Amino acid sequence: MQHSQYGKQFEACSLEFLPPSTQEGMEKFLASGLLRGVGPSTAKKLMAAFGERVFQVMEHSPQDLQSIPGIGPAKGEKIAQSYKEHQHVQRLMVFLQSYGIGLALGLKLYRTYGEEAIRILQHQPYRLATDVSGIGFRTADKIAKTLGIPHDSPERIRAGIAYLLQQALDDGHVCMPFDSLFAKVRTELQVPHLHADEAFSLMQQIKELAVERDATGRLSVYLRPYLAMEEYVAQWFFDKIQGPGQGFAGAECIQHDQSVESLLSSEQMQAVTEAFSTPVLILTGGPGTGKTTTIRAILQVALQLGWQTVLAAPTGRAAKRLTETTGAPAKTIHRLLEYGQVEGAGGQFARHANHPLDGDLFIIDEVSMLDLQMFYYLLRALPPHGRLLLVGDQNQLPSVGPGQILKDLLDSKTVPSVTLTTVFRQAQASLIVENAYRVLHGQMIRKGGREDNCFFLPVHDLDQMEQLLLELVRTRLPAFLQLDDPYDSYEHIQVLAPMRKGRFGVERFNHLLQEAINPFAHGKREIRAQGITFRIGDKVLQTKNEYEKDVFNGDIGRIVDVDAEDGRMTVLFPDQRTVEYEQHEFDMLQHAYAMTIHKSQGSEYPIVILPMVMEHAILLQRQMFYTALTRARRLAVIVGQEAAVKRAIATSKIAHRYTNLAERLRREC
Ligand SMILES: Nc1ncnc2c1ncn2[C@@H]1O[C@H](COP(=O)(O)OP(=O)(O)OP(=O)(O)O)[C@@H](O)[C@H]1O
Repeated sequence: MQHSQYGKQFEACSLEFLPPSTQEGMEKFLASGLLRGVGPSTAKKLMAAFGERVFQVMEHSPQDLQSIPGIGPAKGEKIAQSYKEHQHVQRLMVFLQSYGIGLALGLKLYRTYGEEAIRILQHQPYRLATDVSGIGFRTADKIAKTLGIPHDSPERIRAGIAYLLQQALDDGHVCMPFDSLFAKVRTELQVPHLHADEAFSLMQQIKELAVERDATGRLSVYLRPYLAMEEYVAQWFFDKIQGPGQGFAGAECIQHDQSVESLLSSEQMQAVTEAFSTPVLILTGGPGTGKTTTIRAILQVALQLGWQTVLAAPTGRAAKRLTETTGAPAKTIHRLLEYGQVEGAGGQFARHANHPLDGDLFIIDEVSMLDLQMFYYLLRALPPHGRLLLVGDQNQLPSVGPGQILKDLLDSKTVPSVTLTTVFRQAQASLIVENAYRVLHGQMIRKGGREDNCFFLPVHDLDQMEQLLLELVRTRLPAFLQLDDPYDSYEHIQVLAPMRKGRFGVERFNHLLQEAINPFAHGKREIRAQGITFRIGDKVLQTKNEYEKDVFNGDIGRIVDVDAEDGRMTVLFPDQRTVEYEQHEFDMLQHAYAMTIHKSQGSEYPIVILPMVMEHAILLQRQMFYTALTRARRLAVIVGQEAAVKRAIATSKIAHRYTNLAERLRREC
């Protein structure tokens, strides 16, 4: 077209990436790390051997790559495969660029749909929202809009409802009341004219959803598996509680065991007795109330009775701690249920109703962290005669996943429980424990002094605060621990922050602390991915359950090897296992010098540093503060604005979670 002012203009009707055509450009491309198995030195060798033909060789005669020393059949195949993938992904990226989808998500799309990706995007854009983690309904919606799918099409609203429910699950809800969900459909999906009965009928058409009406006529909407799990859990308790009594097994044994009896308070004795007389028992109590001591006594009695006991906890760190404190082996629930050990069906639990666990008494610790799904899998795997003892602190933050199992079981008042209330002398002398209870009761913490295991360092100036925090990690606390090298302190010191973002958030701290503790050095290999530099020696956190690698959300390790050329790193975990990660798996790792309080649940650290600033206002909350404080074993250091500490203590509201478990238990038991 001819523009009046600027002359001839073009309109682009298609866009294609062309591979670089000069030798220099080709080598640069090859050396960039985009292709797996090729780094700068292999790039040089490839160019020297094939010159401008290098791309043709990769595409049409990959076997020729093997003529280069160091490239065997496997590596040659990997390079050729990676080149092919790269070409597909590039075509896909051209298509995706107008939707604001970057390379990482583009790669995920490619991994999910392969060469079908563009076709699916064009014809069933809403599939993306459910199939590809990281691409939500919003992005799928943007694509659908440009394809001309109407705003109020049933297809769109159905995908939107599933998305809203998924969001609710991510926020910890098991279901949504129909009215709240309907309101969200109208506002968040922007279909204000939709009627309730239309929405209701759309929900019933979605096979993934279940709509349930309770006795009072209230409607709840579930993603179907969650309703089934909630029903299963309620039925399990009904069968246990209403089922034939299993008798009182160990009365004489307990009463005649002086070593047990003389050690325990009457509350603890009651817990021990009930653990052997009821098929299921909840044992709760705050820090220092003797939960672990009670578990030890129960184990001792069980041993005398010849009962087989099985101990487990929701996370690896919690299981490790349970082993340390009781002296009895404990596993994660995943390991206990033998995740992924089913022939030909990776990702399944090998233990379930048809192949239950062996054992007489199952003791599960840190139950506050159990979500509905995990609890369901656990109950399903217990043998019919198995007794269950659930131990936890109801004031800890609830599980990351949906549900609030411990709270619901207690609220239902249908499950036998013992609450330990006495804080024992040794624990009373601890300011960590005292301050934890102060927080719980809404009282200001005591600042603490030299002799105490908890102190609060108030600061007014945030620049000064940053310096102080770095100084604590770099010099003051390593000196306290009598460590020569602050690098070693990383195992002992854990910074916990309420939020990821912001000046005093986890991400920035991780950056600062990496520079302070494990800075760049010549010869120390590193690799950059998703804006993070991973360096040999870094402390890293696994952020999701990865059964195939046998590593789980919350596991902490240390990077022991980095291969930038091949896009790999190796992490050593505390049980001396090394795990390899490829470039596309790096997103499941983060630095762990600092982590969120949520992620720290169920773990303990010798020293905890807790930055508290008003910037975190929305998360300054009693339960959060309490959870963070009780993670410290030897020392808790709170650094920050007094107003922020006061605000956290004053804010007791606990986010409500939609679940019908308590109600269901009341109805059924
Ligand atoms: N009956 C008791 N008499 C005297 N001391 C006790 C008694 N029970 C527990 N203790 C002591 O109280 C302290 C805390 O006990 P324990 O570790 O069992 O509590 P806990 O509830 O598991 O604590 P936390 O949740 O903080 O780990 C320990 O030093 C323990 O020896």
